[in-house]
Amino acid sequence: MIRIESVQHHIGPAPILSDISLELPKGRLTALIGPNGAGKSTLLRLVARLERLQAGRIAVDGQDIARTPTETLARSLAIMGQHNNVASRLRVSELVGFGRWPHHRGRPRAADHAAVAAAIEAVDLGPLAHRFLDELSGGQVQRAFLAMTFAQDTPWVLLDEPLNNLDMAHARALMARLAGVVRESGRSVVTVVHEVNYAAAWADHIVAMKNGRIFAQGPAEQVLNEALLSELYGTPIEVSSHDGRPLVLHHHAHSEAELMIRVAS
Ligand SMILES: Nc1ncnc2c1ncn2[C@@H]1O[C@H](COP(=O)(O)OP(=O)(O)OP(=O)(O)O)[C@@H](O)[C@H]1O
Repeated sequence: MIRIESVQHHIGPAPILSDISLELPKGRLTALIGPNGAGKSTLLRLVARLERLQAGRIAVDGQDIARTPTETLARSLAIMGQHNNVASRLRVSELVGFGRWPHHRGRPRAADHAAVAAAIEAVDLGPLAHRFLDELSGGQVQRAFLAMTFAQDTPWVLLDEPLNNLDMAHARALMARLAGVVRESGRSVVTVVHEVNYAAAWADHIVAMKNGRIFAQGPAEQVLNEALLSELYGTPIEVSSHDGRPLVLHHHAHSEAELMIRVAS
């Protein structure tokens, strides 16, 4: 389990996260949802120690991250953030190879090469493994970063908007793969998802954030209801069901003026 206790975060005087206490369940696919600016990325970055913890405590499987050596943390947790600056003169296979670093520390063995090849194959980039990143499309770059994260082969995988740029087939394949990894290997995945139906179809557990606070948490069928989602996003949302899972509908025609009033309120 990842245990987050009384975490607060400020940037200058601005409160970004206020008094977050939360348990992320082990062996589950957790979707982190909520409107833009809610603090989802900041929370993931604090857990992965990419941001300095200002107040509170975070423990990953009982290890306080403030006292865990980097190489130990890198073997228990991998994060894929939002990569705005891509080192473009890097080949796909080299990028994915970085994921193995915590395992071999500069001396890759056959098992590391095999793990890299398998991770590249799993995101459907086999034929592009030798391409430079700046010779790929946005979705292909995203898949290369996903492969690097998977190659790290950690019990915890944190993903910040992994569906960015992915077409419908690759998005669906990724969610199915995440659910499969959780089910078959007992690994734990925490992923930020904007398109709520991907969470509705595949996530076991939902954490909803708004204004730097936890707004709701629980099983998908409990959290993804009309009243809660409409309030979370400040826009009218209907929830139906499909295959026994919630199906979120927001395509009903409303005027632009009406929608903007609700977002602002
Ligand atoms: N460097 C920064 N300086 C000032 N404010 C920042 C900075 N980085 C983030 N913020 C603010 O922190 C808040 C939380 O941002 P964060 O990226 O964690 O939200 P998010 O829920 O991941 O949003 P999104 O869905 O848009 O990615 C936002 O209001 C954002 O404007």
